[in-house]
Amino acid sequence: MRTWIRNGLLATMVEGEAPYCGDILIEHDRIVEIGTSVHASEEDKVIEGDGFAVMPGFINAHQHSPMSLLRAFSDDRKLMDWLDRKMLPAEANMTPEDIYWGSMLAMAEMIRSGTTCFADMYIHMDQIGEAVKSAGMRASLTRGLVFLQDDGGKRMGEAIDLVERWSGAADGRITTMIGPHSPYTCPPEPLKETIAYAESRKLPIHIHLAETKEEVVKIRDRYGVTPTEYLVDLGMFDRSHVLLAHAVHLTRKDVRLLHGMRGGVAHNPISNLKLGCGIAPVTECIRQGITVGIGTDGAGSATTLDMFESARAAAWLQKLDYGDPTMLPAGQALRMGTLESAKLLCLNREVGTLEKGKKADLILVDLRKPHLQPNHNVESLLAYAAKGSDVDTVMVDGRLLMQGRKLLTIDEEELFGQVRHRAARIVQGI
Ligand SMILES: N[C@@H](CCSC[C@H]1O[C@@H](n2cnc3c(=O)[nH]cnc32)[C@H](O)[C@@H]1O)C(=O)O
Ligand SMILES: [Zn+2]
Repeated sequence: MRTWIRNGLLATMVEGEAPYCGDILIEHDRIVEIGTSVHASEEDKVIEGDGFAVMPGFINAHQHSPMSLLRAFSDDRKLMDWLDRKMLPAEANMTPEDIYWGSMLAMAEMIRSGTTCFADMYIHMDQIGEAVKSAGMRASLTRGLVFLQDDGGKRMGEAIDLVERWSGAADGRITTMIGPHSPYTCPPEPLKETIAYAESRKLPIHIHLAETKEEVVKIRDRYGVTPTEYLVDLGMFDRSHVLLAHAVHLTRKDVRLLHGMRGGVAHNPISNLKLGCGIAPVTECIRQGITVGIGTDGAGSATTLDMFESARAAAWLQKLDYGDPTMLPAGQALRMGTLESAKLLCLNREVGTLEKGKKADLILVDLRKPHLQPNHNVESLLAYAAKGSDVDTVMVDGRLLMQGRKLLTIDEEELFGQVRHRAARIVQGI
């Protein structure tokens, strides 16, 4: 059976295409027709689009989904203090089942706020894979690798295991990357090994980079170079596609060094704002031809996974940084949260825009709200006024995950019960 989205205001995110009123026809998992005169029939299942903006689902380019269990547990602290004293001890208390429910909590929030796909870096990845399967989202999964203890081999084994067992799983909705955590948690030798493995399997790399000034000082003290130079010198960018999370503290030379890289930067404006990290040089990166997508980071730091807020914050920060309201306009902010993020996840041939032949990963945003009226410019409304709670319908791979704000794949009552007792146990004594 086909699904016919009728009379929606289509914000396709295709470069240069203005939003227009039209229809989308979906067969199985793909968009088979889109435009002003699709060949729909009476048997098609109709989704009424009148009054709704239809856009590709947001793609959250950097996440630690189970950290939703640590939401609001430790705020208003310095990053290293937060990580070492609060997050890592709490993570050590998490069982595989906790990871499953924490990830499910993140997915309930993501679906409710219009995100259809995310890049995740964490531990106990089998449980995250199972949660993704069950919730119906699309995800790129990475086992985060910290090489500060002497069990690096075991961790690397888990990372390889994830790649071998989960690449292409859940009807192709799951892809994988290799995830050395950061320059400051990965010494040269194990980092070289991860690069060599990524090259041999043609896998993308997902890594944190230059998130804080402290990181820059630490890496300079240890190796005499910037965090970016450290990765460049080890050959990380020679052959691999690399997803760089944060990239806040880059020198001009660093940005030039990244010119021509495969992959790009996942900008996490809310996490950077809240942790006081700084303003990432997004405009300079884009001028150097570097792809910049948007992520939230985990809810443990960002507190919220609403990509509308993150896209808006990305635009605001560039305007503020340059003292110029023409910087990072509305349409570009939305494209960064969809198509550009898709490029970072190596998924832009399949998702990121509404186009014939692409996967049907899309959302309907209800415009019949005071804060979304009148409609002079729908991209402006979506970027500057819409909230995750305005999302009415979410489809991934042609399957409805939410309709009329009712989640169709997640039982929230059960979820909240699981989350409550697990969250309390994890943080006990920390
Ligand atoms: N700690 C894991 C490996 C890393 S998974 C991803 C890690 O990123 C950490 N993380 C979350 N947010 C941030 C951030 O903003 N910067 C750096 N690390 C973060 C998070 O606490 C988690 O430990 C192990 O023992 O094997
Ligand atoms: Zn992170």
